[in-house]
Amino acid sequence: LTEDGITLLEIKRSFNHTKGFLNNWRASDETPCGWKGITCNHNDSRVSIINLPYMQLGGIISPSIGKLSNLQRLALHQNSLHGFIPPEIANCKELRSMYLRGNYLQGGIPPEFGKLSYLTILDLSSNSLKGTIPPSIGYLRQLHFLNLSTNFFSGAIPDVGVLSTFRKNSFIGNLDLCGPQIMKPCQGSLGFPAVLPHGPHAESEEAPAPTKRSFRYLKGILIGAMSAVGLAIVILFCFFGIRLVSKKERAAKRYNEVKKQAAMDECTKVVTFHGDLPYTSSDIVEKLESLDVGDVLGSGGFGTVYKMVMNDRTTFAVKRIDKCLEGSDQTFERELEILASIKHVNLVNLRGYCKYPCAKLLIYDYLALGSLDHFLHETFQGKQPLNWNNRLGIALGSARGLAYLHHDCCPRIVHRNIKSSNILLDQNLEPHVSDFGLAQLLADEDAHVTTVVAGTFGYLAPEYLETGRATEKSDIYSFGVLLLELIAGKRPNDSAFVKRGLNIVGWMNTLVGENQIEDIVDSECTDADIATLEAILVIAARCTDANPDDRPSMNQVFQMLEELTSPCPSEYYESHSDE
Ligand SMILES: Nc1ncnc2c1ncn2[C@@H]1O[C@H](COP(=O)(O)OP(=O)(O)OP(=O)(O)O)[C@@H](O)[C@H]1O
Repeated sequence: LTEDGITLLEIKRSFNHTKGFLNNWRASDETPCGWKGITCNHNDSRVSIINLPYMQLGGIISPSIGKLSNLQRLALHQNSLHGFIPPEIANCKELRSMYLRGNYLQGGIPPEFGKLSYLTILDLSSNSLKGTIPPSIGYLRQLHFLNLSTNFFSGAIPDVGVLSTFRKNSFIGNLDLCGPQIMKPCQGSLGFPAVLPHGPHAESEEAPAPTKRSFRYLKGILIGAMSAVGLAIVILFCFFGIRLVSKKERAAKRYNEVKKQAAMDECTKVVTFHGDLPYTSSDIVEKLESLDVGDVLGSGGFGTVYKMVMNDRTTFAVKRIDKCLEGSDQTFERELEILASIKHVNLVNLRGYCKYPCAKLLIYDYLALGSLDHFLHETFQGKQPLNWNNRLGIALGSARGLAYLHHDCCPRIVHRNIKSSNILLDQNLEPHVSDFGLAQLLADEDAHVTTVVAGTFGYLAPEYLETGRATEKSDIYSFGVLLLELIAGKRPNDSAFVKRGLNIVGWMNTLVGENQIEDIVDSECTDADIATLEAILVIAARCTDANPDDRPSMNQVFQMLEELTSPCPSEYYESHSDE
């Protein structure tokens, strides 16, 4: 077997499951050129393409990939890969396109990527990537497609080279990014815009020709000099201004400070998890203190949710739990911290927490389109009906988030309260599961148990209702109900079934039995196709099986939905050979 073949076998070993898709990758072959997803150069049989999207591959991308020095295309999108992107990929100097979208990759973008001077396409969207975007990406002169959307990138998008040319769509869904590309100014510590041109030095060996940049550079120096003069004037002004401030104004200032301090005292503690809230405690407290009825987004079993807009226009959702919880605050905070460490594109991100004597405020990412319950069942201005593909996308994303809670978190998390008001939608209709872990955390709150049962009645598995014990299988049942709600556009307690003494599951079974499955689909959803509908109904029926042991696992549900919603890998490649 050739060296490239041996390297591919190393890569295969790091995929901890391949679901048998790579069975024809065998050490006994002479070359890897006939292997699934592999293409070689004609002349030297070196591997030039790895094309394995939608293969349900798990595990990590092996650093050995860097040994494939002739690799031109790497397509591993829509798999279940974890771990860091190995910087060794940058040794594949011939690489033209890299698709790693839709995995669970963590860590940041290796700055070494600046060496991939032929790279034209870089798609890292929908992962769990963090950190800042390295300026070296700007020096990839050939790059004409960049998608970093729906990750957790933060900081200023470097305004250098080609990075200055990409716009909002390349970066959408990263709450903490700023920069002219997305028209969100970055604030420096003095409140001045902090996105200054970055120097090219040491960032990349392959920096582009200097002409345009030197001009940009000069401009940078000029702006810098002008800012410095401006700063000096402001400082002078402040100095004299402060001296001239009248006694009365100083008294007013003192009064404001005392008020702020009082607010701080009342909110005994502000905790920001993982540096996820780049504001001072007093800024946060000030905003929390100013929330009132006009800011209410909704309320549920745990309390009221408010919309909180910071001075830089970044928006958060604040959940106010009005309970003096028994038990130690330390345990509560430790458990909250664990919840806050769970980061996934389809889960709502918990960023911070503020403790009052008889209330706890949890600060979450704000999801602009609100809950699926609201979107499906309420009428509001500018409402667009959800089409079939939107509904399938929401089902798939929600299943992905839940599968992460059930299978990838340690310890595993049973949601306990899956329902459409706990599926929140962002601007792209991407679903984010909310409230996970909270039911567990507040379990001994009698009031909450009652409200969960009241508000969630139609979603609860029969054995959960009977025993009060939630398990992964009772979550699966609730997910099955959610699937039915999505396709039928009817709440589980819709009067249409309740009048007939049925719940949504019984109603579905009746219509399936009478061969009237078209009647299940929401009349607003005119583009549903029968084949997918039949398959979804099978999944929903399996999830809502009366016997918990016969229900599939959340990973299986996700995979079934993924097979339904993604084109078959080989067809996909033929019709989208270069996206
Ligand atoms: N992060 C968020 N972004 C935007 N809106 C939110 C967010 N969190 C909650 N909301 C809104 O607030 C409403 C109330 O949420 P909450 O989670 O308190 O109640 P619920 O989901 O209806 O019930 P339960 O407490 O039983 O889960 C939601 O339906 C949603 O419209």
